[in-house]
Amino acid sequence: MSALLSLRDVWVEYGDRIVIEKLDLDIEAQSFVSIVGPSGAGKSSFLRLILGQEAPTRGTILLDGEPLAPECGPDRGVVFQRYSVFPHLSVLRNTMLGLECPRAPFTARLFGAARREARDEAVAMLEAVGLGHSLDLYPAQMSGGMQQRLAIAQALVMRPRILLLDEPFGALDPGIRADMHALITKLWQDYALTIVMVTHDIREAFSLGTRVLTLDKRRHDPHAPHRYGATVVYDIPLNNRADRTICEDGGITID
Ligand SMILES: Nc1ncnc2c1ncn2[C@@H]1O[C@H](COP(=O)(O)OP(=O)(O)OP(=O)(O)O)[C@@H](O)[C@H]1O
Repeated sequence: MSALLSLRDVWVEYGDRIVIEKLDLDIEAQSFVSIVGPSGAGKSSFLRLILGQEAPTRGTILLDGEPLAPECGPDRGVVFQRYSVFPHLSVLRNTMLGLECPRAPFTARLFGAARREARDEAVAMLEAVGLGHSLDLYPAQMSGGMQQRLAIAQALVMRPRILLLDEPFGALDPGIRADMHALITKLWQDYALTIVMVTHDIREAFSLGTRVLTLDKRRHDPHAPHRYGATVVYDIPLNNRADRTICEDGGITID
């Protein structure tokens, strides 16, 4: 399988502080890559690189063999730990907005057949994440889990090539987390997604991922702690991903 995303000799430096050094990595299409590592290792910086919020100070990043566009386009969707939905818009409007902005850049409002088409796409996505009966609710009327479902729908309705998840389930209760694990697994399979997820939960990393990457420093100079950056120190393929099934109660079993 060819690499969807390739990083070649990528460095991130802030002044004389090296955060990421010499990162060489290929991410295959339709893989589910979990990123773990100690706090401050550069996991969020790594996601910002892929998102295009930050440019590497050295090195190249290729998406489908082409240099990554400097700003985030519809090819990359992201879900953060804290709910990133618009509080003044209903569930349906929150989901339609992403479709309306590029199709009607000046008004962010579609009319007639174009609006009906966007509405149908948004409703289908909201049904896929389990919010089909909540179209008219506002975020303040929803639980944390429901708001994360909405954030996932917002990202996926744009049909991204890569879905980036930055601790998406970190703020949720354990029961809701299990539901969300089952949901993201189903969406990953149904939509043939490529997912890169940062998490502090090792169990989550291994139970969801097809591959687990650990970002950490290989070398440490106690006299100059900023001299060395993090890179991939462990790269663990998990070939048994297909053996996992989603239970009816929403949990995931690992054979
Ligand atoms: N704009 C910036 N300027 C200077 N240093 C920065 C900047 N952004 C991040 N850093 C530093 O880069 C390092 C990596 O930060 P990053 O947030 O990527 O780590 P992380 O692995 O995601 O941490 P955590 O697990 O705690 O969220 C940290 O030491 C941070 O202080």
